[in-house]
Amino acid sequence: MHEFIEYSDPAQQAEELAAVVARQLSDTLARQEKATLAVPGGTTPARFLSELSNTALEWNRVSVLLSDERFVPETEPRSNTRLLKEQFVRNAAAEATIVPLYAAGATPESVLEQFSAGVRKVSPIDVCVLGMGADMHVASLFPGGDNLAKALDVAGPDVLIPMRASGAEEPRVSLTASALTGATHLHLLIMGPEKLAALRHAESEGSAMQAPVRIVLGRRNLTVHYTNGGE
Ligand SMILES: O=C1O[C@H](COP(=O)(O)O)[C@@H](O)[C@H](O)[C@H]1O
Repeated sequence: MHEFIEYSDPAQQAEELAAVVARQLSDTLARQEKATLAVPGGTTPARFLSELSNTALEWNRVSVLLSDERFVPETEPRSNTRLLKEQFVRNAAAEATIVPLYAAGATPESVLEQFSAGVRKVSPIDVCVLGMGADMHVASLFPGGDNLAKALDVAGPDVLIPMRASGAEEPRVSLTASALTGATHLHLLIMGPEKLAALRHAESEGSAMQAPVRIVLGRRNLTVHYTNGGE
């Protein structure tokens, strides 16, 4: 069964998750030349990413990729790449290498092969932090997504997949279940009672087609990091 940790507030959640992730990356770098970190987009991880960016580590040996990207220009507030650049690839972490999941003017399909090759080069992921929507999506694996069945194949050959879904405002690319669940360390970062209720629901019933977060639930290498919110 996965571990569940509740924090008193978002500041404590961000600090403690950043410390764990940094320690896991540092342990990885003690064993191998390079390490790969995957992080979520959306609204929840900003504080954690900012905290992690201030942590001392040999970031020039770390590749960082998003769990998924929304196909909007980097100038848009919804761009996950923008979040990554603004909150993480700066301070101590300025030397981390971003694995791109977005190109201006492209479609998910037109860059899929090129970006998949980039993801494969840094696979398997050493530390993977995921967010979750209240609809129980992780990365851009949305209930009802057009490529969901293929994306959920944990033994499948694909690492990246285009995704369109009514719950997603724009076309996406997402790491697949096989890429995500191949990570050595998994973390799920959630905030607020609505997401806790969604997590409890996903834990208790349904399939991964209905609740894609189930691809990671129950795994012994998963830790859920929860705070109710507030300061
Ligand atoms: O669309 C997305 O949603 C999830 C959750 O985002 P949040 O804003 O509710 O924190 C996120 O994990 C994913 O990376 C993002 O693209």
